[in-house]
Amino acid sequence: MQKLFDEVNSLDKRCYEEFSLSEDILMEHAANGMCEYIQDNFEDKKSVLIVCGSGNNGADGIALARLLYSKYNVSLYLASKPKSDMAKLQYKRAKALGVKETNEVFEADIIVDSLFGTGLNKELKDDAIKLIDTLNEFESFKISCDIPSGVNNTGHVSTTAFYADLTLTMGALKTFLYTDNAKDYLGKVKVINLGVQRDVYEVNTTKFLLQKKDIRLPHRKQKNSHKGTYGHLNVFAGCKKGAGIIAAKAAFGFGTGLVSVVCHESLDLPYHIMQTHFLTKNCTAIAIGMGLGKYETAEVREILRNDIPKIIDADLFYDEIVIESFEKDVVLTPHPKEFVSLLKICNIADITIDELQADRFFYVEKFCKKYPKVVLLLKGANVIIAQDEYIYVNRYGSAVLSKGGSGDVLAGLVASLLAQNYTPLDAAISASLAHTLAAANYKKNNYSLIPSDLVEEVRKL
Ligand SMILES: NC(=O)C1=CN([C@@H]2O[C@H](COP(=O)(O)OP(=O)(O)OC[C@H]3O[C@@H](n4cnc5c(N)ncnc54)[C@H](OP(=O)(O)O)[C@@H]3O)[C@@H](O)[C@H]2O)[C@@H](O)CC1
Ligand SMILES: Nc1ncnc2c1ncn2[C@@H]1O[C@H](COP(=O)(O)OP(=O)(O)O)[C@@H](O)[C@H]1O
Ligand SMILES: [K+]
Repeated sequence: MQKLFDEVNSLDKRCYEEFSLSEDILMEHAANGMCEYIQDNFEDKKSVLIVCGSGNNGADGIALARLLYSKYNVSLYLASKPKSDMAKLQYKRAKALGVKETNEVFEADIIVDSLFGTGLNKELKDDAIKLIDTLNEFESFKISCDIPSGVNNTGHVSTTAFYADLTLTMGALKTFLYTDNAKDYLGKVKVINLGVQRDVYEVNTTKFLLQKKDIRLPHRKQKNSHKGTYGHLNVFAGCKKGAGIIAAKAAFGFGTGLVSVVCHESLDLPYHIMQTHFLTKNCTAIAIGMGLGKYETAEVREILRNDIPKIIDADLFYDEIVIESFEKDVVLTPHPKEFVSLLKICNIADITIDELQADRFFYVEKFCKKYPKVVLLLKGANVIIAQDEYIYVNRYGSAVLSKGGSGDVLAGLVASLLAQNYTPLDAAISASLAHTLAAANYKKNNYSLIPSDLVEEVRKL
C-alpha cells in the first residue's frame, strides 16, 4: 500500500519547520526530479517545451528550464506573468542564464505542463482551456508537473485537462489523483522526493493506494480439511436470476467450499452449484440484492437482521430496509447510481451522479462517518473501499470491465472470501484486487470479456 494525502501543503510546511528546509530547496528538488527523469529517458538536444502558469507550479517548470538548459533544446512558454515570489525568482534565474522564451506553443519532443498544480482554485478561463486543448492535440511525450492541469483538488475535471503520459507528482501521492474523472489524464505516476526521502516527508494517514502485492488469495494451508472448512455461501436470486448465478459461479471458483443459490423458483444451475429454497443451516456468508424482485420485504428484513456476514448489492440500494444490516458484518458494493440512492435513503445527501463523481471521496467519508461499521465498496474506474475513517483505492480496473455482469462477479468474489472467514474489509480489498487483476490478465482485447472469462482469469491468479 502507498500512502495518500488530501493535501500536501502541511507536509511542505513540516519540512520548513521541522527540518529547516526552505521553499527554494523543495522546489529545486521538484525541478531536479523532473530533470533527472528527462535525462534518464531522452537523448540530449531533444526539444522540450515547458508551459508555465503564474504560481509555484509554473515556478517548478521555470526551474526545470534552467536545469535542462544547454543539454536540451528548451523553450519556455509563459501562459501568464510569474506572480508568486518563487515564480519571479525562478524567472530571474532562468533569464540570467539566457533560457529561450517562445510566444507560441508547438509540438516539441517533450511537453511539460506546469500551468496549474494544487493551487487551481477556480474554473479554467477560455484562454487556458484553448491552450490545454491545443497541447492535447500534439503527439509529444507529455509530462504533467505535480498534477495534470485542469484536475482540481477534489479530482474533478469540469471543462478540460492536460492528457499526460506521465505525472511527476511532488512529495507524495494525492488522494484526488485517484478519482474516476482524473483517471484518463494522469498517465503513469511517479513521486519525486522533495529534499528528504518520501517516507520522511510522509506522515500518518488513513488513506492508501492499493498495490498488487496487497492481495491475499485464499490459499489453503490446512491439510486435514473438507468442503465445509471453506464455508457455505448462500446467494439469493430473485427475478433476474442470472446475476445471482454469475456471483455463485465466481464464488465457487474463488475457493468457497459449498455454494447454494437461494430461490423460490426452480433453477437450472451448473452441477457444482446447489439450489435451496431457504437459507441453509450451515451458511457462513450471504450475497443478496442482485436482481432481487420476488422476495417479500419481511423475508428480506429477517435475512438482513441475522448475524451472518453478508455482501449487499444492486436492487437493495433502492430500498431503505438495507439500513437494517448496517450494524452487522456487511460489505456494500454500489455503483455510483446506486450510491446516490443510498445517500438519499440514509438522509446523507440528495445529489446527482455527476455531483457524486465530482467529489467521490467526500461522499464516501460522509457515509462512513454515519455508518462506521459498514465496509463500503464504491465501484467505478477507480474503486474506493472504505470503513470508518480508513480508505483504500484500487486503481487497477480498466474499461474491459465496463460490461453487464462484471459487478455480479465482484459480488461473488467478496461473498466467497466472506464465506471463507475473511473480515469484511479484507474480503472487499482482496476481492476487488482479484477482480481487477484478473481483468488485466485477459489479453484478447479490451472489449470482448464476458463474466465467465473473468471468472476463468480469477481462477488462474
Ligand atoms: N509549496 C512548496 O513548497 C512547493 C510547491 N510546489 C509546487 O507548487 C505548486 C502549487 O503552487 P501554488 O500554490 O502557487 O499554485 P499553482 O498550482 O501554481 O496555481 C496557483 C496560480 O494559478 C492561478 N490560478 C488558479 N486557478 C486558476 C484558473 N482557473 N485560471 C487562471 N489562473 C488560475 C492562481 O491565481 P490567483 O488565484 O492568485 O489569481 C495562482 O497564480 C504545486 O502544485 C507544486 O507544483 C513544488 O515546487 C514543491 C514545493
Ligand atoms: N472503466 C472502468 N474501469 C475500471 N473498472 C470498471 C470500469 N467500468 C466498470 N468497471 C468495474 O466493473 C464493475 C461493474 O459493476 P456493475 O456496474 O455493478 O455491473 P453489473 O451490475 O452489470 O454486474 C465494477 O466493479 C466497476 O468498478
Ligand atoms: K500541472
